[in-house]
Amino acid sequence: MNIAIAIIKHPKDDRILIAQRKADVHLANFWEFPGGKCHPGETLRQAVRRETREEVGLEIDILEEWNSITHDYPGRTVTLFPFLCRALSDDARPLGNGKVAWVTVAELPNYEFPEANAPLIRRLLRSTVLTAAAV
Ligand SMILES: Nc1nc2c([nH]c(=O)n2[C@H]2C[C@H](O)[C@@H](COP(=O)(O)OP(=O)(O)OP(=O)(O)O)O2)c(=O)[nH]1
Ligand SMILES: [Mg+2]
Repeated sequence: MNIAIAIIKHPKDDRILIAQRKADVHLANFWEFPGGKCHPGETLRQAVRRETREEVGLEIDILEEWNSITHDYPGRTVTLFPFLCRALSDDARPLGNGKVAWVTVAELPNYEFPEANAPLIRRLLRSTVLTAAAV
């Protein structure tokens, strides 16, 4: 299943947005990047914009498309298509999830993410993109 996800930079500082999954869903209570299933007839970019609107109420600029990650969970295989984005405002609301939080990259290891996210978290921890003034 194809999942479009948004790594969303804060409009003014170097934090990114994470959201907590609800208690009654696949991978319940894990923290994640906002996103979800790409619908039939929709591009991944359309899906990431729609999911971001639906789940956290934000409009975004898409900055980069990162390599996809395919992961087998028991009973389900997902392919994550990550997009590095910038939010146009900072008023993220937890519309589809339990909570949202703006966090620094250094704080990410304090939150529990699904297994499939491990390469993304590593890339973010190595990355200078989130502290570079130009991005
Ligand atoms: N959004 C998101 N999903 C992730 C991440 N990491 C990860 O393994 N996943 C998995 C969890 C789910 O199996 C799948 C996302 O599907 P979902 O159930 O949230 O899809 P959706 O938002 O379209 O929700 P729904 O309409 O089916 O309720 O991808 C992540 O960082 N963000
Ligand atoms: Mg979702």
